[in-house]
Amino acid sequence: MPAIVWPSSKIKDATTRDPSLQAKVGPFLNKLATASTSAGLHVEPIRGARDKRVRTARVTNFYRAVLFELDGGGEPIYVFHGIWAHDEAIQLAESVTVRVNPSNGTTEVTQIHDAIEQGTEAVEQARRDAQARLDAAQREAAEIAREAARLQAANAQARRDAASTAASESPAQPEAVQAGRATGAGAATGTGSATAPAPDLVVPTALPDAVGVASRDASPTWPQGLSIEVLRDELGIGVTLAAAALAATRESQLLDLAATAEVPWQGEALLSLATGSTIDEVREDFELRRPEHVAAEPSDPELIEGLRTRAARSSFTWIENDEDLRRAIDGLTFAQWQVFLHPQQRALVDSRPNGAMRISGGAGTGKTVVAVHRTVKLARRAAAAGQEPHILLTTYTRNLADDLRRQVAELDPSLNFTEGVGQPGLMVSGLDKVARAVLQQAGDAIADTAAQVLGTRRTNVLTVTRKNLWDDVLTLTGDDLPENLHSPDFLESEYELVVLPQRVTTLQQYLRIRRPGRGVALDRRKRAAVWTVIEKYRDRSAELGVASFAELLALAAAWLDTQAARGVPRPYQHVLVDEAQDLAPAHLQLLRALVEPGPDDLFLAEDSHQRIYGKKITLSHYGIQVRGRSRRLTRNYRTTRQNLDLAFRILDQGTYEDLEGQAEQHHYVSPRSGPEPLLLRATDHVAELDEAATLLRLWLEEDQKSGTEAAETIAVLVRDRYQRDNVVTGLAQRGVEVRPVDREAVGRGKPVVMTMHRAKGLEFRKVLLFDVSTDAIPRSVRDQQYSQADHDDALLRERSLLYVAATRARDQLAISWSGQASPLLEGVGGTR
Ligand SMILES: Nc1ncnc2c1ncn2[C@@H]1O[C@H](COP(=O)(O)OP(=O)(O)OP(=O)(O)O)[C@@H](O)[C@H]1O
Repeated sequence: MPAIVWPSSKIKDATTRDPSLQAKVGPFLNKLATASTSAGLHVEPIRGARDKRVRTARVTNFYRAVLFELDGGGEPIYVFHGIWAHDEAIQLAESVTVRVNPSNGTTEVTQIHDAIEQGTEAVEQARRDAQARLDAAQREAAEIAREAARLQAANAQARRDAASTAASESPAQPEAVQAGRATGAGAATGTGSATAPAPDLVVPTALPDAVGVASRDASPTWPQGLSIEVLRDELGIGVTLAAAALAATRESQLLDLAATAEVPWQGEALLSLATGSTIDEVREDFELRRPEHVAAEPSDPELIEGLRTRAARSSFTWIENDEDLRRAIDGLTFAQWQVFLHPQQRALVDSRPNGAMRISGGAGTGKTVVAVHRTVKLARRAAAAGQEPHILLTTYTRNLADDLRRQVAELDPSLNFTEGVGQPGLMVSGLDKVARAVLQQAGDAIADTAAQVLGTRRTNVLTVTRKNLWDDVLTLTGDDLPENLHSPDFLESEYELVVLPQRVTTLQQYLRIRRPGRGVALDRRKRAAVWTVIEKYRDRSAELGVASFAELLALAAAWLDTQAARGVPRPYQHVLVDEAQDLAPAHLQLLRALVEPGPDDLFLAEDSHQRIYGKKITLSHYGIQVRGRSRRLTRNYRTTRQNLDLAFRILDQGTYEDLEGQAEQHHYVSPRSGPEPLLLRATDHVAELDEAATLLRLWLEEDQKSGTEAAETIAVLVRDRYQRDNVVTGLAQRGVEVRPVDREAVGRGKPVVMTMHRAKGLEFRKVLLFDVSTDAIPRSVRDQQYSQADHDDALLRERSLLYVAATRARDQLAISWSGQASPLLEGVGGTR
């Protein structure tokens, strides 16, 4: 079939103005791919056009598509540009060109005028016009948002009409809900999506005590020495766009500019520079060549090659077979992320590191998307080489693992999933389950390993220790411990961070070992006292025939290491991990032991701002070396810039380190704009529930009016299960039906209530953080006896938890509390 190169942003063509046209795009695409020479399509050149490759083709009697025809060596390749009314299409076809950007070898569709005018005079003119260009971008972004809202409303009306027709013709059917992520979130936001404020910016009058949080709008920060000429010559960014970007005094101006850039990758490249990437990094991520390597008069094969660079592939997707075609047609309505990866993301999917690799990035920057795509890529690469892949994709919790499996299956339904450790295929599973499976395979042979790791030959290691065993042994043997160490949390941390990973089994060893990053110095006497409790803990575990999760992991890792020393291959060629910041040392040791060292062995995605379970750890302490193989994602795809700003204010007060022990920054951006976050202060718990009920009712009504009825995309998040049940009952008493969510999947048809921990990795359109009061969060910090270092770390985890919760909202975020607001909201303002 002829290949079709499909653009990521067709937002400005006639399909946005005439919703009925959307339905015609699929059939048109189908015809073009299967029967482009058929007379019905009328693929015709334009007489007198400056670009001889331009064509128009019939979509309906009234509309024509503008496209380019390249010679793909026998079959044509069509570069689709958009659909316009007949006369407009002809006019446009005369003024656009598909060309190889002479500065970087990437193929782009642009105005002929812009392609030519890049010299000194044009730079001067661009400088003079910069402010006007910024204003135009702001207007355009606002218009795009309005058009998107109009389109959404028209679609909703069409759905309602169709439903009422169907209802009058047949017995009632439940209305289908479009599924996005686990939450059934709304349509995915493609690159270059609409960005301007949504129409519902005002604080609802039904909530008289609510206040909006105005977001900060700092000026963009650029790499040193950046100029229009540097952007043009080094990266091939058009001078008009470059001049306007450098003239932007506020980040929001730059975001509007990027989102409305005529050549989408150029806007994204500017955002990368404004969030800390260097020129060289942008060149590498976007796969831009040096001008001396670009042909002066590019031929069709060179144009085609330029359409395969990462920059071009963030602006276009290739439709080359029936499966691509089916996906592209579906992708016209949702799940566009599956095809339009950001160049930074694609670079990470494609990269072939010679060892372990780490990616970091704030909430919603697409780390999971990259992990999922990379998994599929590795599996396909093995298949192409005629090998059975041995791949593990894993994460901290079972819920998240289930979500990962669903995403991989969506991306490539043909993959061979397996449930058995080390079997050919792809295993997607939580690490605890993997450890258990390894130990089951080991059987009684685990006894020697148990002696090495736990100091006793044991085989009864598969039953998990109950929670308060540390409390029990402390009561029995903890009398010699000083007060600041007399805490289950301290002992558990010491055991899991120091003793288990270093496989310490005697007091002599414990007296000698280093305890990096523990924050409390222990002299010999204190170490001996600590060791007494640890020994007691181990004895008691052996008597009871139990092992903790950390012990299960440590045993599985040690077993695999022993096997490898005997020449048994390790179970996997590739292991990929999402949410790696939550892992404990024993997890890391197991990861290292599961995979054969070599190229592409370990891939870790993490965000240290979202560490809500584990302790602060450094990869290199546990045998994982990533130096020189770490990258950061800086473009947020989930939430609005207003929500992001509020989430940053929660983080601002803490200091974070990444898994390499380096200071972590939270500089990343969202080009999407939306309503201001709402703060709802209530006098007491009853009043807070009243406000929550009013807010949920408002949100449900709003959704009903706009046709985005998917009540499960509204969430109330709380600090603990007790509060969750309390909110469910309280809202039901006020006539608002909601669904509590624990371990099970989210379910449909009602707003959901869950703990902030459970919401990790999920996303919702509208989120209320309920009871963010001083009594509720930070919580565990008060319940425990901590050393200072552990206390500070626990507080940081509570801050991270609130950040995780706030970054679950795609569109609208609200925060409520009664009494005094949580001190973690201090940076937000408006809470007193
Ligand atoms: N290139 C892209 N184009 C459009 N949408 C994208 C893109 N990459 C990611 N997304 C969307 O952004 C949202 C967040 O992505 P993802 O869950 O991968 O981020 P994350 O960094 O793992 O977030 P978190 O750390 O909060 O779990 C998802 O809805 C995803 O589909």
